[in-house]
Formats: sequence, C-alpha cells, structure tokens
Amino acid sequence: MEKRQNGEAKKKEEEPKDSICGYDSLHLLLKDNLNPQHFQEVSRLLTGLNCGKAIETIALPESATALSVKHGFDLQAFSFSADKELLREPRVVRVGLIQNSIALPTTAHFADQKKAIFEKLKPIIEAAGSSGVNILCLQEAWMMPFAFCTREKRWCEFAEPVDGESTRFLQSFALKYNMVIISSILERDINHGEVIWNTSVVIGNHGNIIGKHRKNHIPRVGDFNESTYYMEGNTGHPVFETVYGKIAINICYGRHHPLNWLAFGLNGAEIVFNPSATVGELSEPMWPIEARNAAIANSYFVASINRVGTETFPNAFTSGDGKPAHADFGHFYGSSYVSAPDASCTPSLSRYRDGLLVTDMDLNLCRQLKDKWGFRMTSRYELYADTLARYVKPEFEPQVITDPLLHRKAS
Ligand SMILES: NC(=O)NCCC(=O)O
Repeated sequence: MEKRQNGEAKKKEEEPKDSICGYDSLHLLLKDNLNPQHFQEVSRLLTGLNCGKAIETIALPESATALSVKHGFDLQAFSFSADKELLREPRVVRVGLIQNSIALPTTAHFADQKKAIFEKLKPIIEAAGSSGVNILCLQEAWMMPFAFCTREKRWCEFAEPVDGESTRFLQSFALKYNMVIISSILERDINHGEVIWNTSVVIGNHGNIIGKHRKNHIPRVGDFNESTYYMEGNTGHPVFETVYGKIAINICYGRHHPLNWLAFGLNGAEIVFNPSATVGELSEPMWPIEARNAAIANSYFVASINRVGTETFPNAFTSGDGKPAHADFGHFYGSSYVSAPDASCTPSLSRYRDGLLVTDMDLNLCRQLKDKWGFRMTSRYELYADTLARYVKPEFEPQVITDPLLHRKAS
C-alpha cells in the first residue's frame, strides 16, 4: 500500500512496531478502512463536532513540514472555532504539543542522554516556532528517560533546579519565537534540602520564568514507582495568566482525579495541559476519555501529551505482581491530542513516532459553553463542600440508608 506523510500516512507494507495494525493512529485506521460516508458518521460520534462542523485541518508553513519530513516526526494541525460574538473579538491561540522518545540508550552517560534529547527536540521546537505557536508544552520529564520504574536512586542525578539547564535551553526558544513554554522536569529544590519534585516550569514569552507547579497526585500503580522519588506537590492549583490566556498544568496521573481538574477550572483556567508518561497496557483505553471529559465538565480546553517509545533500563525490576523481572516499562503510546469544551477533539498524533500537534483554539468557546450548558451555575458546590468537609474527618460515617428487609429471604 501507498505511503504518505504524517496526518495522511497510510498503512505501510510492513507494520511498524507499536503501530495500530500498521497505522499511526485509530483515526487513520478508520479513515483508510471505512467508506467516506461511514467515516464521517463514525468521526461525528468519536471526535464530535465543533460549531456544528467536523474539526478543520490547517496548513502550516513549508519550513515546518520540511523539518517534519527531514527529521521523521509526525506533524498535524487543526483548528477549533467558536461562535462569533457581538461584544468580544475572537481570542485565537495557537498551541503546540510535542511528544518524543528518548534519544540515546539509558546506559549512555547521563549528560550525553540529556544533550541528545535537547538536540532531538531542537528541530521540533523550531517547527513549532516557525508555525507561529503561542504556547508550547513538552511531555512529562521530557529531559530524561522515565526511570521511575526502577526504584534506583541514581536517576535522581537528572534532577535540576527550576532555572537549570533545561529551562535555559527552552528560554532561548521562548524569546526567539515569543512563545510561552511549559517544561516538565525532575526538579531539585536547592533551597529546601535539595529535595526532588515532579515539576512543570512555565516560561513566559519574554524568556522569563513565570512560575512552577508541582505534580499533585503521585501514582502507585503498575511499574510507576514515582513515590520512591518525590512527594505530592505543594503548589496547589495555580493558573498562570499569560499574554495568550489563562493556563494550568495537571501533570500525568492527576488526570484520574476529577477534583484536580475542577480546582484548575475554579481558578479560571482556559487551557489545562496534561504532560504525561503512560504505557499502553495500563491506561490506553482511558486516554481518549478522561481529558475529554475534563474539558467538557470544566468548560476549558485540555491539551494531552504522552511520551513515545519503549525505554529499556540496565537492571531488571519486578512489579510486585509475581510476574518475571523485566527491564522496560512497556510502550509509551504517544497519541497526544486536544479536547475542547464542546466535546469535540482532534485526532491523535502517532502511537509510535515523535510528533508535533499544532492546534488553534478560540478561547471564547469556554464561556460560550458555560453559558450554554451552565455546568458552573448548576454545580451545587456547597453540597459537595459539605460532604467533603465531613468526609475528611476521622469520625465520618457514609450516608447509607439500609433496606430494613435486606436480609429477608425471597418468598
Ligand atoms: N507518569 C505518571 O504519572 N503515570 C502514571 C500512569 C498513568 O496515569 O497512566
């Protein structure tokens, strides 16, 4: 079968490892195998409609497509519109998401591994910059292998202060392209006993550091032994007011926690980024649902990024499930995508290749959905504030009304 570039990639003769039956994404598998009418109907249900239409693709400059061809990364671009308003101008923001695999084996010298990731990312960030991206977000702990499966402490050497080399590397791009950049790193807090955090640094479009947010919920599932390395974050639910809009970051496992999403919404977020690192066997069926649900429930956009590839570590580890020791986490399935508050979403980036997803979004859509569905207005927060206040007390008793005939035998 024919081979096309990127969003148009058709099934390849030999199925690439970790593809979906030879395709980069479910969207492309369906597109290639359904007749156009069926595909349109399936897409209407799977990815929704934005302002009554299928989400539109947008053309990117030749410089960006040339970089994607030269460096072999997936490049896709879409646009969400909002209804025209009489009193507000449209507020269109261009968002870029980067997913990538590591660049060198995990056995290489740590300094070389980090440098190689920087080099690998340069053309992808350049493509984002030359595409006019306003806010760029990288995946969770993008500057290192996701070594938290191993429980070995030597990987802590990758940790950096908020103003460390990874931030400095990105600050130059922020300045060059007038871009806000969200950079999720393994942070070492020099001023507080050199402790380690999982942190997103928000770099402003002038190359300044606007602030940071530390991961609120730390996984204890499968091989995700992150609690061996860092504690639950202490930065609350900050929303960063940038020149391009109000943004927040819900780091990876936080996406399973509806109250985490809610708190960013209550603080006024218009786009919540979800930089992640998660593997197919554990979470792939959840991936297309949770972020999309959060976007709908909280009337904001959600931008979800997952890393790519299989990372093999020098020493095998066990998962506490009685299965044999192994040296990799499983496959990080990429599939980054954007969800809108009106229940539409973009198709995903590749399941196995590096990629850049560029998405235009008119932030006016957030308030339009609040006005239409009234989720904030009907939320009854005081009801839940009361339940939660009682629940967190040791003497809490669940509100259960037991059927007095529960134990009576059926006659
Ligand atoms: N990085 C991370 O928190 N992964 C946990 C697994 C998941 O949430 O799917």
